[in-house]
Amino acid sequence: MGEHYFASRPGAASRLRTVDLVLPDLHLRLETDRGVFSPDRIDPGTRILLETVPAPPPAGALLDLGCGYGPIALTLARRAPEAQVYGVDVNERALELARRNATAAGLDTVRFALADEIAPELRFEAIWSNPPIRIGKAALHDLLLTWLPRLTPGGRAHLVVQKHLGSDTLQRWLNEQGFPTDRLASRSAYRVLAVAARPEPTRTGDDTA
Ligand SMILES: C[S@@+](CC[C@H](N)C(=O)[O-])C[C@H]1O[C@@H](n2cnc3c(N)ncnc32)[C@H](O)[C@@H]1O
Repeated sequence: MGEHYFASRPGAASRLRTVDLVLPDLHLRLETDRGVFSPDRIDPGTRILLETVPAPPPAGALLDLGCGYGPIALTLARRAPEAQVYGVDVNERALELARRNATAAGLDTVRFALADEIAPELRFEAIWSNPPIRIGKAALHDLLLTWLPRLTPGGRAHLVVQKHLGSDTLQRWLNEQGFPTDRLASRSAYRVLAVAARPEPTRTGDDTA
């Protein structure tokens, strides 16, 4: 079996290639390599996410969680040029490709980084992700419980998940965790989930007593 795509330092010898991300509003040529997710084509789930999610908030901080070589983060940056876009990943080869792809696209302000390089107090207006389902349910839940609480009040996350990899179960679990979650789109075998920030607990009692 091949090496999984979420190794921090993939061992596979480099073999660079390019893929084209063509959407109605943009065209990006992206460099990819062995040892990263979907190196030979834009993943169909990623494409569906980028085709179905409404425009991101125009300003503030936006996050691509599990950015790979950068297709989602760079699309966010094109669609919201005033926003500060972040992409995080564990795969350093993917992060290096994403940085090079940002430079080639003239989108150098996008910050591609490991999770612990992002200031912990930073809050995101939107999180877009094709999440790493293959890391297993417990690790995925930990990952989502690390980042979703960092949505601003009123912020929204959009996640694309294959139905047979558990999109319905994930939707249910997110609701149980207090993140109101709806299915935004359903196309081929993919579901796009819209996840709202957890409502702030309402204050009760009288502080003046
Ligand atoms: C399904 S891929 C999506 C990649 C890219 N966004 C795309 O659309 O092509 C999920 C990504 O999550 C990354 N990943 C795995 N575990 C992670 C973690 N704990 N924190 C951040 N990213 C992680 C993987 O390395 C992989 O690049």
